Amino acid sequence: MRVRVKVCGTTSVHDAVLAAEAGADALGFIFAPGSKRRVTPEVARGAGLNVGPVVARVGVFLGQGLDEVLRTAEAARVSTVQLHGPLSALYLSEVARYHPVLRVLRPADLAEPDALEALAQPGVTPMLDAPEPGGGVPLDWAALREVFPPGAWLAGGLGPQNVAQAIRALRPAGVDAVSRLEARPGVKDAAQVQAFVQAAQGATDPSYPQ
Ligand SMILES: O=C(O)c1ccccc1N[C@@H]1O[C@H](COP(=O)(O)O)[C@@H](O)[C@H]1O
Repeated sequence: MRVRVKVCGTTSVHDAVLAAEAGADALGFIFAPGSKRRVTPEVARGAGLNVGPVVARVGVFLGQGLDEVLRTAEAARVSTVQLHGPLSALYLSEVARYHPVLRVLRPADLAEPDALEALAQPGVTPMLDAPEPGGGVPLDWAALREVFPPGAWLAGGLGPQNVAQAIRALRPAGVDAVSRLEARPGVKDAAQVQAFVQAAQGATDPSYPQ
């Protein structure tokens, strides 16, 4: 199956259309407090209306209450919810009652014996990311090779120059990036977005440059 590509940190209609036209499968809208890329639900909803019926819209949350997550996801009309930070199994299953979930884990979490068990419910997909989300720091792919969960997505310091290598190393179901695709925080660099999508899509094509 081909790898899915998510372009995160969308803050405008312009950047949503740019990523969709580049071939992204999903756009991320960050609602986490304190993020340099935080958007309002209204902006996310407006941007999502401009990318047609197929591109997924992912609402990104960190350490927010269940009510806030569900209300924001509804107001923004996102199609998936991405959850960072510590949360209970009950919280996760409540969100998963209403939305497909990308549940973000850090590499250290994989050492916990029941880390993946808690995620084994319909509609929940694990995503591996760096401890500092949105920090542009790549994970140690070689160290993850034996433990990377089948079907999981990968984030953390991915960009046009390294995404193909990461895909070949770990075979994630999807890849996600933000900071290496920006001209400045919250504003996309068109060339980087296009090159990222192209490199990810070409990674498993034998004719693509190694
Ligand atoms: O980018 C942010 O500001 C952010 C804030 C809070 C939670 C998640 C955030 N971004 C997520 O970080 C990863 C990858 O970032 P990067 O490519 O390493 O810069 C991605 O999942 C974003 O959704």
